[in-house]
Amino acid sequence: MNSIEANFDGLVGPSHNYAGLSYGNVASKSNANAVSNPKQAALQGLQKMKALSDMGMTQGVIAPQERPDVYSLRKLGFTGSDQDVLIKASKQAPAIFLACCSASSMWTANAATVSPSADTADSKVHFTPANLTNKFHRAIEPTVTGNILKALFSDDEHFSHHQHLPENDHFGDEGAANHTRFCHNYGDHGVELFVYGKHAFNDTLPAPKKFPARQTLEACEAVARLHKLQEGSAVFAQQNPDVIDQGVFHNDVIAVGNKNVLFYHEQAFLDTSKTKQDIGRAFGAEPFHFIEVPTNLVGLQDAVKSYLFNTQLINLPSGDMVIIAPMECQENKAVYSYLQQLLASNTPITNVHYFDVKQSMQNGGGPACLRLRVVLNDLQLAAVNSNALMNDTLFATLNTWVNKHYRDRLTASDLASKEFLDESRSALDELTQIMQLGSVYPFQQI
Ligand SMILES: NCCC[C@H](NC(=O)CCC(=O)O)C(=O)O
Repeated sequence: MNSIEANFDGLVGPSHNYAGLSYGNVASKSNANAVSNPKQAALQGLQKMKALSDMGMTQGVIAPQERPDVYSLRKLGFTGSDQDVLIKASKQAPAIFLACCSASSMWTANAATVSPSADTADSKVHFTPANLTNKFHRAIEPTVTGNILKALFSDDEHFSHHQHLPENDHFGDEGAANHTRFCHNYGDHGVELFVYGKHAFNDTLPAPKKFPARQTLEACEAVARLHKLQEGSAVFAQQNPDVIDQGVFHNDVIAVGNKNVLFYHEQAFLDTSKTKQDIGRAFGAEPFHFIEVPTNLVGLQDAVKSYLFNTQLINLPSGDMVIIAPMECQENKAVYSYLQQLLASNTPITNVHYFDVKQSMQNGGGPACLRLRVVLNDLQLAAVNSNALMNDTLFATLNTWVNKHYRDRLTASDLASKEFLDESRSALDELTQIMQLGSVYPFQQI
């Protein structure tokens, strides 16, 4: 049976804004309080999805979450009507209020960890929503993420959904941003690489000193157990703590893998040779390509600014392996010349396509952050909610929907208004009909 790797991108929500919420994420902090353009952000995301679909890729859409999140604010003691809650919170606790308004669920690489059925003991595709405990604005995502994933992958003959890990820093889990899979063909048994920032239960081991490690080894191991990964097929590697301290808040800011390729920066891992050995041993005899980018060609700051590694490494139906990169990689001299050199050298990567996802980039989210990879065989693909799969019609419908509901300018003060809340809810209500999701949002369940 044929298997493909689908990309499910997060549709940017109507509240997309720059609130500087992510300590350790340089772009988020440096764009704090900038005026955002949610309409442009959503349209940029849709363009990328459509382009991949036009390349013959299976492309899915994951709906955004309901924001402002009045329910979280109520849990924190703000009372009255929804309007009262928003006004009180924005005045009395503006930082908490903003955290409850983020459109951060757009970065679906952090929505969940997904293991294809070829890797799991029960031959089901396993999903564990990420608990995202390290940042409050993200820690309020996993329950609705789980609802949305169940609405897209509902058939329990094929799909197994787990509860997110315990909501505690010891089990900090950021999902697929710290997970990549290697295989020969997508339907073959693969090797899953889990990358962590620290050991939660042993504080004598190396850990970053300045910025937080958002993922723990113990969380990775728990996900591997839940997903019933077969013996020897999970590899665990520690991220270099020094690069976390320089703004590499997820492994997908410094490494990306696909099939038999790992494309990574020289400084990505704490112990590179062990990581390579472990992957090589688990992968077996077939050739594996470690494409290491040396610091003398691309410095760490250039890698973080351009998001060279937050690229999607995909196999087109023709079999060609190509990079989907943000425009920032074309604009950065060192990175662009490295990419030209890469294309001229003898690796499986044959081309680079550049996309404008600047609205997301300004919050530290590149092309790879915007997508969740899901390997599916023909039967599993047939069981996916087809209203979430990109095609000409869905593209046109979602463009019309964005143009109808989204603002092209949003500041923090707009977020507290009742008009904005009503606007967002009516947009999402219409979206659940377009995508036939049922009542996934709390405002639809009351
Ligand atoms: N995978 C990319 C995630 C980017 C995300 N940025 C943010 O949440 C910034 C939001 C703001 O600052 O408004 C994060 O750091 O988790």
